[in-house]
Amino acid sequence: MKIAIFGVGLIGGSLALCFKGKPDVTVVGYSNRASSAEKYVNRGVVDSATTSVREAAVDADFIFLCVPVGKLEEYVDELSQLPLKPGCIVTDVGSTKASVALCGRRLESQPGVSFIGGHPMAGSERSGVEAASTHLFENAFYVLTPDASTPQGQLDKLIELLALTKAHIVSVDAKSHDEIVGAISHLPHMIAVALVNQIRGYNEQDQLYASLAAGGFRDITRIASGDPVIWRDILVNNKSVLLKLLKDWNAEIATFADLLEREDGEGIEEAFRTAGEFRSKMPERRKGMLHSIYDCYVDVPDHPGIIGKIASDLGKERINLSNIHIIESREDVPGILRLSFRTQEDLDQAQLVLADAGFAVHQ
Ligand SMILES: NC(=O)c1ccc[n+]([C@@H]2O[C@H](COP(=O)([O-])OP(=O)(O)OC[C@H]3O[C@@H](n4cnc5c(N)ncnc54)[C@H](O)[C@@H]3O)[C@@H](O)[C@H]2O)c1
Ligand SMILES: O=C(O)C(=O)C[C@]1(C(=O)O)C=C[C@@H](O)C=C1
Repeated sequence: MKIAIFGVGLIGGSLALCFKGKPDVTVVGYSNRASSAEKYVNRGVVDSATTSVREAAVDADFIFLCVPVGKLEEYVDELSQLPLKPGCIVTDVGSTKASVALCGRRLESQPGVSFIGGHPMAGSERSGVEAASTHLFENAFYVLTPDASTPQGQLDKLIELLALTKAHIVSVDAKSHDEIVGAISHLPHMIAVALVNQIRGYNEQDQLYASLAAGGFRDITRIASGDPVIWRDILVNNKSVLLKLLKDWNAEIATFADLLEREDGEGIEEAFRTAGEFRSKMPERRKGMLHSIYDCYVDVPDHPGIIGKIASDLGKERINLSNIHIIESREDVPGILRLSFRTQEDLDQAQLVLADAGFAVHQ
């Protein structure tokens, strides 16, 4: 089976890593730049790479378009000029789905060829093949946007392949996808960028702004570091949905200003209460590259070697730790470590081992 990946960056590279090395699978990367194609191979992310669309595509069983949203149509058009392999499934990973669902239909004039839009709901603010990870999609949702004309057999084939990502596959219609993802992903990115730029302006007058910015600012603004070209394309593509969402956002913020203006303490409390309740009921962020659903928290005294001790206590019991994150570490103040595991069994065992070693462990 040949899988061609167009654009081997964060998402394309992570998919390639999920597929490469599986029995009878060959993964070919395509780049429009020879130096990038060479890099994909040197990093061992793909089996081979080419700068020829034709060479990558004509005998492929699956083609994943993992380029910026603004380039999708161009590649769909180029592929529609080629004789693709009958039965070939072309899919994409773009963060918007309505426009590509429309242009993808152009591919279906070829016998047996299907276009099925896709969007893994996992990622990060990092970009490029250097940021790719085999585990990026684990337990994340992976949205597919088949429509009435999509042959069930072709959809099943794609779902079977995507099982290698360990993501949960869901089907959603393209228009609803853009509305929902606009609200839970694109709007937050705009807000984060606007907030950082607001503070950047103040900081030009007084650099204490950046110095004092702590966890709260970092948590709400991590995504402001997303790739500018990737996000330019997403926002422009989903313009009509986003303009409506920004209107609602302005109304939401105006309500806050009004509460403050009237010193309506009860109203402010209520706003935090309802937000906190809703947030705590949201499904725990599925495990991706940065977060695990199998997490526990350990209070740690601030003295040298403590992280090493935790890692070696777990290592001795052959418990696989997938991530350690220091949540708080200040001089003379106990810190908190978040430990992530890949399985519930590892988490359960780790909690026992660490409790036996005298650590305060909680979930
Ligand atoms: N970043 C995320 O969190 C995330 C999550 C899900 C989906 N997506 C979507 O995935 C796609 C890729 O995003 P990414 O985050 O992997 O970005 P990225 O920058 O890491 O990867 C994009 C890749 O496409 C290549 N590329 C750019 N222009 C090209 C062109 N004209 N021809 C061929 N290759 C080209 C780049 O060299 C790079 O390898 C986008 O459509 C994005 O909307 C992103
Ligand atoms: O976690 C992040 O940094 C992301 O930006 C991932 C994220 C998101 O907003 O959740 C971003 C874009 C996608 O298309 C899907 C997921």
